[in-house]
Amino acid sequence: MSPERRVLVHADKETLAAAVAARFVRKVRDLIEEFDEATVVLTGGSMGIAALAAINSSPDRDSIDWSRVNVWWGDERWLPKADDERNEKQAREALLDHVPLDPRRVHAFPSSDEGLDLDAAARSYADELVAAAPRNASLPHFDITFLGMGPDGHIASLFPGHPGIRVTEETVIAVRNSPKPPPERLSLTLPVINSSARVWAVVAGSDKASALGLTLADASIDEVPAAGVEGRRRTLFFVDGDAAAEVPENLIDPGQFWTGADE
Ligand SMILES: O=C1O[C@H](COP(=O)(O)O)[C@@H](O)[C@H](O)[C@H]1O
Repeated sequence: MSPERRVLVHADKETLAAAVAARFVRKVRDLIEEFDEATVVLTGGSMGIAALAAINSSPDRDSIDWSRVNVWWGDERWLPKADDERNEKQAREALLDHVPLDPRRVHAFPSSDEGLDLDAAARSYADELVAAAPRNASLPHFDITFLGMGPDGHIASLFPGHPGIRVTEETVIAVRNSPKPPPERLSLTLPVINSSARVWAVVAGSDKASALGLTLADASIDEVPAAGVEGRRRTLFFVDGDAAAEVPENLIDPGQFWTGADE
């Protein structure tokens, strides 16, 4: 495992979500203080949304200047805008609707009722990424990218055995035949995820233990897409005790409250 990857184990889902929230608030505050803005990429899924809900209920939530936060998504389910299963809708309900974001800084994926087909929607989000990139760059600078991980090791909408995990020439792909409903999705590709300064994977539950063990043993990304995740500065796996069951002892960070020079 790369030395830049760390596994931080928390007792249960609630303490895990609260720990992620506390670290997020601190880091985003610091980023805004230093750079006048912070850019985060959100995930859907059980713990991704639980982490957002924990940020929303954090006593320090309002210490962030939310008007300086840029929001993107790592993947989206191809559904109408108001569908309860859309990652965007869940994120809005858990956090985004409760904080004073600048709507111009919130970059949701297109939805299936906006008149685009799936491929055009992928191209549209790719164009949006380019438009937001600083001069001489092809992507925005992402400070923190959240990921969940499915029991099969999928991250964003990059699934085991699907060609999407190997795509390097595109920034956004249309996903068809997803093994997890809905079958059609949109996803950032692995190089885009890994362009993030920090990747924070939030993983809980015994059904994730095997995939997490394989991820940290550097399994093939075709079998376990999460094994390919590597933020430019740091990759943190925030996990609960159940998900950590197959993580070798020596990979577990002894200081779960670790604060590195750059978290
Ligand atoms: O469908 C999705 O699944 C993954 C993992 O979800 P989980 O419920 O097993 O934690 C999630 O990261 C992704 O954003 C989402 O679209």
